[in-house]
Amino acid sequence: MKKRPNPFDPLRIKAQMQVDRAPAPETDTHTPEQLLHELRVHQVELEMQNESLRQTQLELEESRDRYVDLYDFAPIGYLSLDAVGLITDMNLTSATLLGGERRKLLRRLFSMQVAAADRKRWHQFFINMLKMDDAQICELSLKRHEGTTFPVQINCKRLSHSAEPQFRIAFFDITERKRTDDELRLAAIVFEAQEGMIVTDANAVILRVNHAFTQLTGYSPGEAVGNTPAMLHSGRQDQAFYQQLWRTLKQEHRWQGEIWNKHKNGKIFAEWLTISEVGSLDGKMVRYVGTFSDITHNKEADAEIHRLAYYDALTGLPNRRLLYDRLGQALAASKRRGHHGAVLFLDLDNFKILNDTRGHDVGDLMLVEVARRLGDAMREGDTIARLGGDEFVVLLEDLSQDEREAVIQAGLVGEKIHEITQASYLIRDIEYTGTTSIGISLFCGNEVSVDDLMKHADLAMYQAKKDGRNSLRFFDPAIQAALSEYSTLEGQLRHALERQQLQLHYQIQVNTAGQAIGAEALLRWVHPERGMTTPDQFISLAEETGLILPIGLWVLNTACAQIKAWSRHAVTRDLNLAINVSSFSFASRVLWSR
Ligand SMILES: Nc1nc2c(ncn2[C@@H]2O[C@H](COP(=O)(O)OP(=O)(O)OP(=O)(O)O)[C@@H](O)[C@H]2O)c(=O)[nH]1
Repeated sequence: MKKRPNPFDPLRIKAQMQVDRAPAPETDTHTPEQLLHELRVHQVELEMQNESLRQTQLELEESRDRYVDLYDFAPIGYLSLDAVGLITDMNLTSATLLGGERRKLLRRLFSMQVAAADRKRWHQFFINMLKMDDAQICELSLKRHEGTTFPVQINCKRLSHSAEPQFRIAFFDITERKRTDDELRLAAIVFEAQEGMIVTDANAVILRVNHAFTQLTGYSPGEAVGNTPAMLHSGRQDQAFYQQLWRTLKQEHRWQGEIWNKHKNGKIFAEWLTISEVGSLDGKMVRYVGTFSDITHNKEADAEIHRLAYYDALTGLPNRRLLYDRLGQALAASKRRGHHGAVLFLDLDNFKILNDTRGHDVGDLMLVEVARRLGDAMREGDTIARLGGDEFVVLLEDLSQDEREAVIQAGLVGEKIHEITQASYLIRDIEYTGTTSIGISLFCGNEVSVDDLMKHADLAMYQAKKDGRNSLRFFDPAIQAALSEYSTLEGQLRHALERQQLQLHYQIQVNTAGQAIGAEALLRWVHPERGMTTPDQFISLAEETGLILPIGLWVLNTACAQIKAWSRHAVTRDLNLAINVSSFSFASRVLWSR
Protein backbone atom coordinates (compact mmCIF):
# COMPACT_ATOMS: atom_id res chain seq x y z
CA MET A 1 0.00 0.00 0.00
CA LYS A 2 1.32 3.40 -0.93
CA LYS A 3 2.32 5.43 2.07
CA ARG A 4 0.44 8.72 2.42
CA PRO A 5 2.55 11.80 3.16
CA ASN A 6 2.44 12.78 6.81
CA PRO A 7 1.74 16.54 6.96
CA PHE A 8 3.52 16.78 10.34
CA ASP A 9 6.74 15.09 9.13
CA PRO A 10 9.53 17.64 9.92
CA LEU A 11 11.06 17.14 6.48
CA ARG A 12 7.73 17.71 4.82
CA ILE A 13 7.17 20.88 6.91
CA LYS A 14 10.66 22.09 5.90
CA ALA A 15 9.94 21.25 2.25
CA GLN A 16 6.56 23.00 2.46
CA MET A 17 8.24 26.11 3.92
CA GLN A 18 10.85 26.09 1.19
CA VAL A 19 8.27 25.80 -1.55
CA ASP A 20 6.05 28.44 0.20
CA ARG A 21 8.90 30.93 0.16
CA ALA A 22 8.92 30.62 -3.62
CA PRO A 23 6.38 32.97 -5.31
CA ALA A 24 3.09 31.08 -5.48
CA PRO A 25 1.48 30.73 -8.89
CA GLU A 26 -1.50 32.97 -9.12
CA THR A 27 -3.87 30.18 -9.63
CA ASP A 28 -6.63 28.38 -7.92
CA THR A 29 -5.57 25.68 -5.38
CA HIS A 30 -6.85 22.89 -7.44
CA THR A 31 -5.28 23.99 -10.57
CA PRO A 32 -2.46 22.13 -12.28
CA GLU A 33 -0.11 24.79 -10.92
CA GLN A 34 -1.15 23.80 -7.47
CA LEU A 35 -0.42 20.20 -8.25
CA LEU A 36 2.94 21.17 -9.68
CA HIS A 37 3.72 23.04 -6.52
CA GLU A 38 2.80 20.01 -4.50
CA LEU A 39 5.12 17.90 -6.60
CA ARG A 40 7.96 20.35 -6.18
CA VAL A 41 7.48 20.19 -2.43
CA HIS A 42 7.71 16.39 -2.66
CA GLN A 43 10.80 16.59 -4.77
CA VAL A 44 12.55 18.91 -2.32
CA GLU A 45 11.41 16.73 0.55
CA LEU A 46 12.90 13.69 -1.20
CA GLU A 47 16.16 15.48 -1.84
CA MET A 48 16.35 16.47 1.78
CA GLN A 49 15.57 12.91 2.81
CA ASN A 50 18.36 11.70 0.55
CA GLU A 51 20.78 14.17 2.06
CA SER A 52 19.78 13.10 5.57
CA LEU A 53 20.19 9.43 4.65
CA ARG A 54 23.60 10.12 3.19
CA GLN A 55 24.63 11.87 6.39
CA THR A 56 23.38 9.00 8.52
CA GLN A 57 25.16 6.59 6.23
CA LEU A 58 28.38 8.51 6.64
CA GLU A 59 28.06 8.63 10.39
CA LEU A 60 27.33 4.94 10.46
CA GLU A 61 30.37 4.20 8.37
CA GLU A 62 32.55 6.36 10.55
CA SER A 63 31.20 4.68 13.65
CA ARG A 64 31.75 1.25 12.10
CA ASP A 65 35.30 2.15 11.12
CA ARG A 66 35.94 3.37 14.63
CA TYR A 67 34.69 0.14 16.13
CA VAL A 68 36.52 -2.01 13.60
CA ASP A 69 39.63 -0.07 14.43
CA LEU A 70 39.10 -0.56 18.12
CA TYR A 71 38.36 -4.25 17.58
CA ASP A 72 41.26 -4.97 15.27
CA PHE A 73 43.89 -3.06 17.14
CA ALA A 74 42.77 -3.73 20.69
CA PRO A 75 45.76 -4.77 22.88
CA ILE A 76 44.23 -8.18 23.34
CA GLY A 77 43.19 -10.83 20.88
CA TYR A 78 39.50 -11.34 20.16
CA LEU A 79 38.17 -14.45 18.49
CA SER A 80 34.74 -15.82 17.76
CA LEU A 81 34.25 -19.55 17.74
CA ASP A 82 31.31 -21.53 16.53
CA ALA A 83 29.78 -24.55 18.22
CA VAL A 84 32.55 -26.90 17.09
CA GLY A 85 35.35 -24.52 17.91
CA LEU A 86 36.03 -23.14 14.42
CA ILE A 87 37.36 -19.60 14.32
CA THR A 88 34.67 -17.55 12.65
CA ASP A 89 36.09 -14.13 13.31
CA MET A 90 39.19 -12.65 14.80
CA ASN A 91 40.82 -9.28 15.25
CA LEU A 92 44.20 -8.35 13.86
CA THR A 93 45.82 -8.55 17.28
CA SER A 94 44.84 -12.23 17.42
CA ALA A 95 46.51 -12.85 14.09
CA THR A 96 49.57 -10.93 15.20
CA LEU A 97 49.80 -12.84 18.47
CA LEU A 98 49.40 -16.14 16.64
CA GLY A 99 51.95 -15.03 14.08
CA GLY A 100 49.79 -15.78 11.02
CA GLU A 101 47.54 -14.15 8.44
CA ARG A 102 43.99 -13.57 9.50
CA ARG A 103 42.45 -14.99 6.37
CA LYS A 104 44.38 -18.22 6.77
CA LEU A 105 43.50 -18.56 10.43
CA LEU A 106 39.79 -18.08 9.86
CA ARG A 107 37.76 -21.28 9.59
CA ARG A 108 40.45 -23.20 11.41
CA LEU A 109 39.85 -25.09 14.62
CA PHE A 110 41.03 -23.00 17.53
CA SER A 111 42.35 -26.18 19.17
CA MET A 112 44.97 -26.33 16.38
CA GLN A 113 46.43 -23.13 17.85
CA VAL A 114 46.66 -24.61 21.31
CA ALA A 115 50.06 -26.09 22.27
CA ALA A 116 49.97 -29.90 22.13
CA ALA A 117 50.58 -30.25 25.85
CA ASP A 118 47.50 -28.14 26.68
CA ARG A 119 45.17 -29.38 23.98
CA LYS A 120 43.41 -31.92 26.18
CA ARG A 121 42.81 -29.27 28.79
CA TRP A 122 41.43 -26.91 26.15
CA HIS A 123 38.95 -29.57 24.96
CA GLN A 124 37.75 -30.11 28.50
CA PHE A 125 37.39 -26.36 28.96
CA PHE A 126 35.47 -26.00 25.68
CA ILE A 127 33.09 -28.85 26.56
CA ASN A 128 32.38 -27.13 29.86
CA MET A 129 31.76 -23.84 28.06
CA LEU A 130 29.14 -25.54 25.92
CA LYS A 131 27.20 -26.29 29.08
CA MET A 132 27.62 -22.93 30.80
CA ASP A 133 26.52 -19.40 30.25
CA ASP A 134 29.02 -17.70 32.54
CA ALA A 135 32.30 -16.34 31.31
CA GLN A 136 35.19 -18.64 32.14
CA ILE A 137 38.92 -18.11 32.42
CA CYS A 138 41.75 -20.48 31.77
CA GLU A 139 45.49 -20.29 31.20
CA LEU A 140 47.23 -22.32 28.55
CA SER A 141 49.90 -22.08 25.90
CA LEU A 142 49.17 -21.16 22.30
CA LYS A 143 51.25 -22.06 19.32
CA ARG A 144 52.60 -19.45 16.99
CA HIS A 145 52.72 -20.00 13.28
CA GLU A 146 56.45 -20.77 13.37
CA GLY A 147 56.00 -23.33 16.14
CA THR A 148 57.00 -21.49 19.29
CA THR A 149 54.50 -21.29 22.11
CA PHE A 150 53.53 -18.55 24.53
CA PRO A 151 51.34 -18.56 27.61
CA VAL A 152 48.00 -16.76 27.48
CA GLN A 153 45.07 -16.11 29.70
CA ILE A 154 41.80 -16.86 27.91
CA ASN A 155 38.46 -15.28 28.84
CA CYS A 156 35.69 -17.16 27.12
CA LYS A 157 32.01 -16.18 26.99
CA ARG A 158 29.16 -17.93 25.32
CA LEU A 159 27.03 -15.48 23.35
CA SER A 160 23.51 -15.72 24.68
CA HIS A 161 21.59 -14.14 21.81
CA SER A 162 22.41 -16.79 19.24
CA ALA A 163 20.47 -20.04 18.91
CA GLU A 164 23.57 -21.98 17.85
CA PRO A 165 26.31 -21.84 20.54
CA GLN A 166 28.85 -19.17 19.70
CA PHE A 167 31.76 -18.05 21.78
CA ARG A 168 33.66 -14.85 22.15
CA ILE A 169 37.23 -15.34 23.28
CA ALA A 170 39.54 -12.65 24.55
CA PHE A 171 43.14 -13.66 25.16
CA PHE A 172 46.38 -11.95 26.03
CA ASP A 173 50.04 -12.87 26.36
CA ILE A 174 51.05 -13.51 29.99
CA THR A 175 54.72 -14.32 29.37
CA GLU A 176 55.86 -11.35 31.45
CA ARG A 177 53.45 -12.10 34.26
CA LYS A 178 54.55 -15.73 34.31
CA ARG A 179 58.17 -14.67 34.45
CA THR A 180 57.42 -12.36 37.33
CA ASP A 181 55.42 -15.13 39.01
CA ASP A 182 58.31 -17.54 38.52
CA GLU A 183 60.73 -15.04 39.90
CA LEU A 184 58.50 -14.40 42.86
CA ARG A 185 58.12 -18.12 43.43
CA LEU A 186 61.88 -18.55 43.14
CA ALA A 187 62.42 -15.67 45.54
CA ALA A 188 59.97 -17.30 47.94
CA ILE A 189 61.82 -20.62 47.68
CA VAL A 190 65.17 -18.91 48.15
CA PHE A 191 63.77 -17.02 51.09
CA GLU A 192 62.82 -20.29 52.67
CA ALA A 193 66.30 -21.74 52.15
CA GLN A 194 68.51 -23.29 54.82
CA GLU A 195 70.07 -19.97 55.73
CA GLY A 196 68.38 -17.70 58.20
CA MET A 197 66.98 -14.59 56.53
CA ILE A 198 65.81 -11.33 57.87
CA VAL A 199 64.46 -8.29 56.02
CA THR A 200 64.39 -4.93 57.73
CA ASP A 201 63.41 -1.44 56.75
CA ALA A 202 65.85 1.46 56.65
CA ASN A 203 65.57 1.81 60.45
CA ALA A 204 66.45 -1.84 60.98
CA VAL A 205 62.91 -2.72 62.00
CA ILE A 206 62.31 -6.34 61.08
CA LEU A 207 59.69 -6.77 58.34
CA ARG A 208 60.10 -10.43 57.53
CA VAL A 209 61.99 -13.48 58.69
CA ASN A 210 62.07 -16.95 57.26
CA HIS A 211 61.59 -20.38 58.78
CA ALA A 212 65.34 -20.98 59.11
CA PHE A 213 65.59 -17.76 61.14
CA THR A 214 63.09 -19.19 63.62
CA GLN A 215 64.99 -22.46 63.76
CA LEU A 216 68.35 -20.76 64.32
CA THR A 217 67.23 -18.10 66.80
CA GLY A 218 64.17 -19.62 68.42
CA TYR A 219 62.06 -16.51 67.64
CA SER A 220 58.85 -16.92 65.61
CA PRO A 221 58.02 -14.37 62.88
CA GLY A 222 55.41 -12.89 65.23
CA GLU A 223 58.06 -12.26 67.88
CA ALA A 224 60.63 -10.92 65.45
CA VAL A 225 58.63 -8.65 63.15
CA GLY A 226 58.48 -5.12 64.50
CA ASN A 227 61.59 -5.66 66.60
CA THR A 228 65.16 -4.91 65.54
CA PRO A 229 68.01 -7.41 65.19
CA ALA A 230 69.31 -6.02 68.49
CA MET A 231 66.98 -8.57 70.08
CA LEU A 232 69.66 -11.15 69.18
CA HIS A 233 72.63 -9.31 70.66
CA SER A 234 74.78 -11.57 72.80
CA GLY A 235 76.82 -8.84 74.45
CA ARG A 236 80.02 -10.40 73.11
CA GLN A 237 80.54 -7.55 70.70
CA ASP A 238 80.78 -4.01 71.93
CA GLN A 239 79.09 -0.86 70.70
CA ALA A 240 82.10 0.00 68.55
CA PHE A 241 81.66 -3.26 66.62
CA TYR A 242 78.07 -2.44 65.68
CA GLN A 243 78.96 1.16 64.85
CA GLN A 244 81.64 -0.09 62.48
CA LEU A 245 79.18 -2.56 60.96
CA TRP A 246 76.68 0.22 60.19
CA ARG A 247 79.40 2.50 58.86
CA THR A 248 80.52 -0.19 56.41
CA LEU A 249 76.94 -0.92 55.43
CA LYS A 250 76.23 2.72 54.68
CA GLN A 251 79.44 3.19 52.71
CA GLU A 252 79.67 -0.10 50.85
CA HIS A 253 76.01 -1.19 50.99
CA ARG A 254 77.19 -4.56 52.25
CA TRP A 255 78.71 -6.08 55.36
CA GLN A 256 79.97 -9.57 55.95
CA GLY A 257 81.50 -11.18 58.98
CA GLU A 258 81.22 -13.30 62.07
CA ILE A 259 78.90 -12.28 64.79
CA TRP A 260 77.92 -13.79 68.12
CA ASN A 261 74.18 -13.84 68.68
CA LYS A 262 71.95 -15.13 71.43
CA HIS A 263 69.26 -17.76 70.88
CA LYS A 264 65.91 -17.25 72.57
CA ASN A 265 66.93 -20.01 74.99
CA GLY A 266 69.96 -17.94 76.05
CA LYS A 267 72.57 -20.00 74.24
CA ILE A 268 75.17 -17.95 72.44
CA PHE A 269 76.03 -19.05 68.93
CA ALA A 270 78.39 -17.87 66.21
CA GLU A 271 76.97 -16.99 62.84
CA TRP A 272 78.37 -15.91 59.51
CA LEU A 273 76.27 -12.93 58.53
CA THR A 274 75.93 -11.08 55.23
CA ILE A 275 73.87 -7.90 55.19
CA SER A 276 73.01 -6.30 51.85
CA GLU A 277 71.29 -3.01 51.26
CA VAL A 278 68.50 -3.28 48.70
CA GLY A 279 66.97 -0.13 47.26
CA SER A 280 63.86 0.36 45.13
CA LEU A 281 64.37 1.50 41.53
CA ASP A 282 63.33 5.05 42.34
CA GLY A 283 65.76 4.99 45.25
CA LYS A 284 63.06 5.97 47.72
CA MET A 285 62.82 2.72 49.62
CA VAL A 286 65.69 1.00 51.43
CA ARG A 287 65.62 -2.51 52.80
CA TYR A 288 68.34 -4.51 54.52
CA VAL A 289 68.48 -8.21 53.84
CA GLY A 290 70.52 -10.28 56.25
CA THR A 291 71.39 -13.93 55.59
CA PHE A 292 73.20 -15.98 58.16
CA SER A 293 74.20 -19.50 59.04
CA ASP A 294 75.25 -21.01 62.33
CA ILE A 295 79.01 -21.53 62.29
CA THR A 296 79.40 -22.56 65.90
CA HIS A 297 80.35 -26.07 64.75
CA ASN A 298 82.92 -24.68 62.30
CA LYS A 299 84.36 -22.55 65.04
CA GLU A 300 84.53 -25.53 67.38
CA ALA A 301 86.19 -27.55 64.62
CA ASP A 302 88.61 -24.67 64.00
CA ALA A 303 89.39 -24.52 67.69
CA GLU A 304 89.98 -28.28 67.73
CA ILE A 305 92.29 -28.07 64.70
CA HIS A 306 94.11 -25.20 66.37
CA ARG A 307 94.36 -27.18 69.59
CA LEU A 308 95.76 -30.23 67.79
CA ALA A 309 98.23 -28.10 65.85
CA TYR A 310 99.49 -26.00 68.74
CA TYR A 311 98.99 -28.02 71.90
CA ASP A 312 100.39 -31.20 73.29
CA ALA A 313 97.70 -33.87 73.36
CA LEU A 314 98.86 -35.50 76.62
CA THR A 315 99.31 -32.49 78.88
CA GLY A 316 97.35 -29.80 77.04
CA LEU A 317 100.42 -27.54 77.20
CA PRO A 318 101.58 -25.54 74.16
CA ASN A 319 103.71 -27.69 71.88
CA ARG A 320 106.99 -26.90 70.19
CA ARG A 321 105.30 -25.00 67.35
CA LEU A 322 103.39 -22.66 69.64
CA LEU A 323 106.44 -22.24 71.86
CA TYR A 324 108.50 -21.14 68.86
CA ASP A 325 105.78 -18.64 67.92
CA ARG A 326 105.74 -17.24 71.42
CA LEU A 327 109.53 -17.17 71.54
CA GLY A 328 109.55 -15.12 68.35
CA GLN A 329 107.09 -12.68 69.89
CA ALA A 330 109.03 -12.62 73.16
CA LEU A 331 112.26 -11.71 71.38
CA ALA A 332 110.52 -8.88 69.54
CA ALA A 333 108.91 -7.61 72.75
CA SER A 334 112.23 -7.83 74.56
CA LYS A 335 113.86 -5.71 71.86
CA ARG A 336 111.04 -3.15 72.15
CA ARG A 337 111.00 -2.92 75.91
CA GLY A 338 114.66 -3.62 76.72
CA HIS A 339 113.77 -6.30 79.29
CA HIS A 340 115.50 -9.62 79.64
CA GLY A 341 113.76 -12.93 79.13
CA ALA A 342 114.81 -16.51 79.80
CA VAL A 343 114.27 -19.96 78.37
CA LEU A 344 114.37 -22.75 80.94
CA PHE A 345 114.88 -26.15 79.35
CA LEU A 346 113.74 -28.97 81.68
CA ASP A 347 114.43 -32.66 81.30
CA LEU A 348 113.26 -35.12 83.94
CA ASP A 349 116.08 -37.25 85.29
CA ASN A 350 116.03 -40.97 84.62
CA PHE A 351 112.47 -40.84 83.43
CA LYS A 352 113.16 -43.79 81.18
CA ILE A 353 113.62 -46.00 84.23
CA LEU A 354 110.13 -45.13 85.48
CA ASN A 355 108.72 -45.78 82.05
CA ASP A 356 110.50 -49.09 81.68
CA THR A 357 109.77 -50.37 85.16
CA ARG A 358 106.24 -49.04 85.74
CA GLY A 359 104.93 -48.77 82.26
CA HIS A 360 104.31 -46.04 79.76
CA ASP A 361 100.90 -45.15 81.21
CA VAL A 362 102.44 -44.42 84.63
CA GLY A 363 105.04 -42.34 82.81
CA ASP A 364 102.20 -40.46 81.15
CA LEU A 365 100.52 -39.72 84.47
CA MET A 366 103.82 -38.44 85.80
CA LEU A 367 104.20 -36.11 82.81
CA VAL A 368 100.65 -34.82 83.27
CA GLU A 369 101.36 -34.17 86.95
CA VAL A 370 104.59 -32.31 86.14
CA ALA A 371 102.64 -30.16 83.65
CA ARG A 372 100.02 -29.43 86.30
CA ARG A 373 102.60 -28.46 88.89
CA LEU A 374 104.41 -26.18 86.46
CA GLY A 375 101.10 -24.57 85.51
CA ASP A 376 100.27 -23.92 89.17
CA ALA A 377 103.69 -22.52 89.97
CA MET A 378 104.29 -20.20 87.03
CA ARG A 379 102.87 -16.72 86.47
CA GLU A 380 99.99 -16.14 84.08
CA GLY A 381 102.12 -14.58 81.33
CA ASP A 382 104.75 -17.33 81.35
CA THR A 383 104.63 -19.97 78.66
CA ILE A 384 105.02 -23.58 79.68
CA ALA A 385 105.45 -25.97 76.78
CA ARG A 386 106.11 -29.64 76.35
CA LEU A 387 108.50 -30.46 73.55
CA GLY A 388 107.91 -34.20 73.73
CA GLY A 389 109.14 -37.07 75.89
CA ASP A 390 110.13 -35.75 79.30
CA GLU A 391 111.26 -32.35 78.00
CA PHE A 392 109.50 -29.16 79.04
CA VAL A 393 110.32 -25.51 78.42
CA VAL A 394 109.37 -22.51 80.49
CA LEU A 395 109.59 -19.12 78.81
CA LEU A 396 109.93 -16.15 81.16
CA GLU A 397 109.38 -12.64 79.89
CA ASP A 398 109.73 -9.19 81.37
CA LEU A 399 112.64 -9.99 83.62
CA SER A 400 114.83 -7.11 84.76
CA GLN A 401 116.61 -4.85 82.30
CA ASP A 402 119.73 -5.46 84.36
CA GLU A 403 121.44 -8.70 83.33
CA ARG A 404 122.63 -9.69 86.82
CA GLU A 405 119.18 -9.20 88.25
CA ALA A 406 117.65 -11.14 85.38
CA VAL A 407 120.05 -14.02 86.06
CA ILE A 408 118.97 -14.08 89.69
CA GLN A 409 115.26 -13.93 88.75
CA ALA A 410 115.58 -16.79 86.25
CA GLY A 411 117.68 -18.78 88.73
CA LEU A 412 115.01 -18.43 91.39
CA VAL A 413 112.35 -19.72 89.03
CA GLY A 414 114.68 -22.63 88.19
CA GLU A 415 115.04 -23.41 91.89
CA LYS A 416 111.32 -23.29 92.31
CA ILE A 417 110.92 -25.77 89.47
CA HIS A 418 113.43 -28.03 91.15
CA GLU A 419 111.40 -27.92 94.33
CA ILE A 420 108.03 -28.61 92.79
CA THR A 421 109.27 -31.39 90.54
CA GLN A 422 111.12 -33.03 93.41
CA ALA A 423 108.08 -33.30 95.66
CA SER A 424 106.89 -36.90 95.70
CA TYR A 425 104.31 -38.09 93.20
CA LEU A 426 101.43 -40.35 94.15
CA ILE A 427 100.51 -42.24 91.02
CA ARG A 428 97.97 -45.07 91.34
CA ASP A 429 98.61 -45.17 95.07
CA ILE A 430 102.34 -45.60 94.63
CA GLU A 431 104.76 -42.90 95.65
CA TYR A 432 107.48 -41.82 93.26
CA THR A 433 110.19 -39.24 93.42
CA GLY A 434 111.97 -37.52 90.60
CA THR A 435 114.46 -34.81 89.88
CA THR A 436 114.95 -32.46 87.00
CA SER A 437 117.89 -31.05 85.10
CA ILE A 438 117.44 -27.48 83.99
CA GLY A 439 119.33 -25.41 81.46
CA ILE A 440 118.74 -21.67 81.30
CA SER A 441 119.48 -19.31 78.48
CA LEU A 442 118.92 -15.59 78.91
CA PHE A 443 118.07 -13.21 76.10
CA CYS A 444 117.72 -9.50 75.65
CA GLY A 445 116.61 -8.13 72.29
CA ASN A 446 116.46 -10.35 69.27
CA GLU A 447 120.08 -10.75 68.28
CA VAL A 448 119.92 -14.47 69.00
CA SER A 449 117.53 -16.49 66.86
CA VAL A 450 114.82 -18.66 68.34
CA ASP A 451 116.64 -21.77 67.17
CA ASP A 452 119.91 -20.71 68.74
CA LEU A 453 118.20 -19.73 71.97
CA MET A 454 116.69 -23.18 72.24
CA LYS A 455 120.03 -24.79 71.39
CA HIS A 456 121.70 -22.75 74.13
CA ALA A 457 119.13 -23.76 76.73
CA ASP A 458 119.40 -27.39 75.62
CA LEU A 459 123.16 -27.20 75.89
CA ALA A 460 122.96 -25.78 79.40
CA MET A 461 120.54 -28.55 80.36
CA TYR A 462 122.98 -31.09 78.92
CA GLN A 463 125.66 -29.55 81.07
CA ALA A 464 123.39 -29.92 84.13
CA LYS A 465 122.90 -33.61 83.27
CA LYS A 466 126.63 -34.02 82.81
CA ASP A 467 127.28 -32.45 86.18
CA GLY A 468 125.30 -35.12 87.97
CA ARG A 469 121.64 -34.27 87.14
CA ASN A 470 119.18 -32.59 89.54
CA SER A 471 120.96 -29.35 88.90
CA LEU A 472 120.61 -26.07 87.06
CA ARG A 473 123.05 -24.54 84.61
CA PHE A 474 123.11 -21.29 82.71
CA PHE A 475 124.22 -21.28 79.13
CA ASP A 476 127.89 -20.35 78.96
CA PRO A 477 129.32 -19.04 75.67
CA ALA A 478 132.65 -20.71 76.48
CA ILE A 479 130.89 -24.04 76.61
CA GLN A 480 129.20 -23.18 73.37
CA ALA A 481 132.56 -22.44 71.74
CA ALA A 482 133.96 -25.74 72.99
CA LEU A 483 130.94 -27.54 71.70
CA SER A 484 131.21 -25.94 68.29
CA GLU A 485 134.81 -26.98 68.12
CA TYR A 486 133.87 -30.43 69.28
CA SER A 487 131.31 -30.87 66.51
CA THR A 488 133.69 -29.55 63.85
CA LEU A 489 136.39 -31.91 65.04
CA GLU A 490 133.91 -34.78 65.08
CA GLY A 491 133.07 -34.19 61.42
CA GLN A 492 136.74 -34.07 60.52
CA LEU A 493 137.60 -37.16 62.52
CA ARG A 494 134.89 -39.11 60.70
CA HIS A 495 136.75 -38.48 57.48
CA ALA A 496 140.27 -38.88 58.87
CA LEU A 497 140.47 -42.59 58.06
CA GLU A 498 139.23 -42.42 54.48
CA ARG A 499 141.40 -39.42 53.81
CA GLN A 500 144.40 -41.36 55.21
CA GLN A 501 145.22 -38.71 57.76
CA LEU A 502 146.01 -41.24 60.54
CA GLN A 503 149.55 -42.44 60.99
CA LEU A 504 151.35 -44.84 63.32
CA HIS A 505 154.72 -43.65 64.57
CA TYR A 506 157.04 -46.22 66.14
CA GLN A 507 159.06 -45.34 69.18
CA ILE A 508 161.95 -47.74 69.69
CA GLN A 509 162.25 -49.35 73.10
CA VAL A 510 165.73 -50.36 74.25
CA ASN A 511 167.00 -52.56 77.08
CA THR A 512 169.45 -51.48 79.66
CA ALA A 513 172.24 -52.44 77.28
CA GLY A 514 170.87 -50.05 74.74
CA GLN A 515 169.73 -52.73 72.33
CA ALA A 516 166.41 -52.31 70.55
CA ILE A 517 163.94 -54.83 71.86
CA GLY A 518 160.74 -53.48 70.47
CA ALA A 519 158.71 -50.46 69.61
CA GLU A 520 155.58 -48.70 70.76
CA ALA A 521 153.07 -47.71 68.12
CA LEU A 522 151.97 -44.13 68.59
CA LEU A 523 148.87 -42.88 66.81
CA ARG A 524 148.97 -39.49 65.11
CA TRP A 525 146.31 -37.58 63.21
CA VAL A 526 147.81 -35.35 60.58
CA HIS A 527 145.14 -32.72 60.80
CA PRO A 528 144.80 -30.54 57.67
CA GLU A 529 144.78 -27.33 59.77
CA ARG A 530 146.19 -28.25 63.15
CA GLY A 531 149.06 -30.36 61.86
CA MET A 532 150.32 -33.33 63.84
CA THR A 533 147.73 -34.07 66.52
CA THR A 534 148.30 -36.38 69.45
CA PRO A 535 145.66 -38.83 70.74
CA ASP A 536 144.94 -36.83 73.90
CA GLN A 537 143.28 -34.24 71.62
CA PHE A 538 140.91 -36.61 69.86
CA ILE A 539 140.64 -40.02 71.55
CA SER A 540 137.92 -39.01 74.03
CA LEU A 541 136.00 -37.53 71.11
CA ALA A 542 136.48 -40.80 69.20
CA GLU A 543 135.25 -42.73 72.21
CA GLU A 544 132.13 -40.55 72.66
CA THR A 545 131.20 -40.77 69.02
CA GLY A 546 131.96 -44.49 68.57
CA LEU A 547 134.67 -43.70 66.02
CA ILE A 548 137.12 -45.39 68.34
CA LEU A 549 136.18 -48.80 66.90
CA PRO A 550 137.11 -48.19 63.25
CA ILE A 551 140.18 -46.27 64.40
CA GLY A 552 141.16 -49.09 66.77
CA LEU A 553 140.79 -51.61 63.95
CA TRP A 554 142.90 -49.49 61.65
CA VAL A 555 145.62 -49.22 64.32
CA LEU A 556 145.57 -52.98 64.82
CA ASN A 557 145.72 -53.77 61.12
CA THR A 558 148.47 -51.26 60.49
CA ALA A 559 150.54 -52.52 63.43
CA CYS A 560 150.11 -56.14 62.29
CA ALA A 561 151.23 -55.20 58.79
CA GLN A 562 154.26 -53.52 60.30
CA ILE A 563 155.20 -56.60 62.36
CA LYS A 564 154.87 -58.69 59.23
CA ALA A 565 157.17 -56.36 57.37
CA TRP A 566 159.70 -56.45 60.22
CA SER A 567 159.63 -60.24 60.30
CA ARG A 568 161.23 -60.32 56.88
CA HIS A 569 164.44 -58.68 58.14
CA ALA A 570 166.90 -60.25 60.52
CA VAL A 571 167.45 -56.97 62.38
CA THR A 572 163.81 -56.35 63.11
CA ARG A 573 162.46 -59.87 63.14
CA ASP A 574 162.54 -60.20 66.94
CA LEU A 575 161.18 -56.79 67.80
CA ASN A 576 158.01 -56.55 69.91
CA LEU A 577 155.40 -54.01 69.02
CA ALA A 578 153.23 -52.44 71.72
CA ILE A 579 149.99 -50.73 70.88
CA ASN A 580 147.60 -48.77 73.08
CA VAL A 581 144.07 -50.10 73.04
CA SER A 582 141.30 -47.95 74.37
CA SER A 583 139.07 -49.45 77.01
CA PHE A 584 136.13 -49.08 74.58
CA SER A 585 137.92 -50.98 71.88
CA PHE A 586 139.09 -53.46 74.42
CA ALA A 587 135.53 -54.22 75.35
CA SER A 588 134.43 -54.48 71.77
CA ARG A 589 133.63 -57.90 70.35
CA VAL A 590 134.42 -56.58 66.90
CA LEU A 591 137.95 -55.97 67.87
CA TRP A 592 138.41 -59.37 69.51
CA SER A 593 136.80 -61.13 66.60
CA ARG A 594 139.59 -59.72 64.40
N1 LIG B 1 105.30 -42.11 79.28
C1 LIG B 1 105.79 -41.48 78.20
N2 LIG B 1 107.07 -41.61 77.90
C2 LIG B 1 107.57 -40.99 76.83
C3 LIG B 1 106.77 -40.19 76.01
N3 LIG B 1 107.55 -39.70 75.03
C4 LIG B 1 108.79 -40.18 75.22
N4 LIG B 1 108.82 -40.96 76.32
C5 LIG B 1 109.92 -41.68 76.93
O1 LIG B 1 110.62 -40.76 77.77
C6 LIG B 1 111.92 -41.27 77.98
C7 LIG B 1 112.89 -40.13 77.82
O2 LIG B 1 114.03 -40.53 78.38
P1 LIG B 1 115.35 -39.67 78.30
O3 LIG B 1 115.09 -38.27 78.69
O4 LIG B 1 116.00 -39.91 76.99
O5 LIG B 1 116.18 -40.39 79.36
P2 LIG B 1 116.04 -40.29 80.94
O6 LIG B 1 115.79 -41.67 81.47
O7 LIG B 1 115.10 -39.25 81.38
O8 LIG B 1 117.51 -39.94 81.29
P3 LIG B 1 118.12 -38.50 81.45
O9 LIG B 1 117.31 -37.55 80.69
O10 LIG B 1 119.51 -38.61 80.94
O11 LIG B 1 118.08 -38.22 82.93
C8 LIG B 1 112.13 -42.38 76.94
O12 LIG B 1 112.01 -43.63 77.62
C9 LIG B 1 110.94 -42.24 75.99
O13 LIG B 1 110.53 -43.47 75.47
C10 LIG B 1 105.40 -40.07 76.37
O14 LIG B 1 104.61 -39.38 75.71
N5 LIG B 1 104.94 -40.71 77.45
